[in-house]
Amino acid sequence: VGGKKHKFWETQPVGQFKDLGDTSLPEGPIELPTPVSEVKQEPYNLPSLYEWTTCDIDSEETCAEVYSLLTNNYVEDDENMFRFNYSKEFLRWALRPPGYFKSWHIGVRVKVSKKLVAFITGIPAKIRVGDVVVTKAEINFLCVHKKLRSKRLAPVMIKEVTRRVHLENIWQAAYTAGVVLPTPIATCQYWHRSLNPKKLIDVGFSRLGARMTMSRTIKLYKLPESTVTPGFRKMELRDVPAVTRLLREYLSQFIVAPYFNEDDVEHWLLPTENVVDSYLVESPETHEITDFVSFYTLPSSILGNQNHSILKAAYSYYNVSTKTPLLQLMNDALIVAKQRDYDVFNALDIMHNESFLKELKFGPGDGQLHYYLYNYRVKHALKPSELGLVLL
Ligand SMILES: CCCCCCCCCCCCCC(=O)CSCCNC(=O)CCNC(=O)[C@H](O)C(C)(C)COP(=O)(O)OP(=O)(O)OC[C@H]1O[C@@H](n2cnc3c(N)ncnc32)[C@H](O)[C@@H]1OP(=O)(O)O
Ligand SMILES: CN(C)Cc1n[nH]c2ccc(-c3ccc(F)cc3OCCn3ccnc3)cc12
Repeated sequence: VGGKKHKFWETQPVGQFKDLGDTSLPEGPIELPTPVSEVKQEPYNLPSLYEWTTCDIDSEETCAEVYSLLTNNYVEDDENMFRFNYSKEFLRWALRPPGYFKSWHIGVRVKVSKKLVAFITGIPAKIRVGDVVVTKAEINFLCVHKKLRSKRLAPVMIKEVTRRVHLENIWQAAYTAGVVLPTPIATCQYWHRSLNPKKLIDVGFSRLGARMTMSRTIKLYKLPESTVTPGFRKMELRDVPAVTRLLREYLSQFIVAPYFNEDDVEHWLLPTENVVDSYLVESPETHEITDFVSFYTLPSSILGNQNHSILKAAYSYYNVSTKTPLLQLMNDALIVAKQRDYDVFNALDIMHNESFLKELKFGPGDGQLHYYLYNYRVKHALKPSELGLVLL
């Protein structure tokens, strides 16, 4: 009845708004796989001025083109004050996990000028939904140049990445977005913890609280100079087996979560300069690894501010607490982030994050992040605390 018309999404194997509440529909794949030989072999048609291109992210030149397209045309906050500024080394990390396909790094160029004007990516990932582990495509970095918006290019990009994923005999996908589409499996809130309140207020990210002075605000967010947990140290290559065991056990409690093996853990969680930081707690007595905390580095460009052009943000990634209280573990992460000159530490209210957000002085963000599955129906929407999956 009534409701927004999703001309494209109503044609796709995703939960449809009209089906909400119909509990007769089974959990699981919506459409069955077809033989790979029957998948459309040639790319979808683009408007005649444009051509498909596969972006070789290893190439410095192509990576720079992708970086530039995203830096100028990717996601902005609702007030268009900030835009994500994924670095080139971050993009190489995000797009080249174990088993990745170059053919899933898809661009659109203007035929004449060869200018890159659109992008979409997929990476393979084993994701468990309930007790079913399925290799899915994680779709990300969908971007159409600002000058080419509202021309229905996005549906073509989505159909093309779907086709290329089908060619690898993969039939499900996972993605997140700040916009509401048919149909979220979960809707999360994001929270921000000020580390550099003066800069955040200067650039308009935060506002001075009522009856608060700047010096009082700086004092409110002050953190100790050093971490407090005994045995807290950076993760190293030798820790991969133990961290894999710790993380797999911990993530098994959530309804949707990645199914990481050691190669995945080495790729996604071994510290990479300026991209991802991970720390663990090694018991000084037993040398057992009991806890883990990680965050990734995703700056945002500050649009239209004279004094600052970049907001240095850390995003909570995967955290495991078995001995050290999560509150203390996360506070140590805040301390490290402050030491490393981050302006803000962000977190979603997923996993057990709810338990520390308010106490560690996170403030609620101004939007939501919706989680989606493609060609997989879940019987009930999940609570954020049932989600154990972080997409970049
Ligand atoms: C088995 C494998 C399956 C793999 C595929 C799985 C699915 C993967 C899905 C992709 C996951 C990406 C995840 C991801 O990257 C993380 S979400 C970030 C998306 N990117 C941005 O927000 C960057 C700035 N915006 C843009 O570049 C454009 O506005 C985009 C390109 C977003 C839309 O370009 P446009 O010029 O503004 O719009 P039209 O071309 O005229 O198209 C309008 C249609 O696009 C639908 N739309 C709008 N935003 C969307 C979004 N974020 N997801 C999905 N659909 C989105 C919209 O509802 C409408 O369809 P409807 O008429 O049915 O409502
Ligand atoms: C997840 N990944 C797919 C990128 C992505 N796409 N769409 C989004 C909408 C919100 C968030 C998000 C997630 C966690 C968080 F703490 C803050 C966030 O956005 C703040 C608002 N903002 C947007 C740009 N600059 C600031 C990410 C995304």
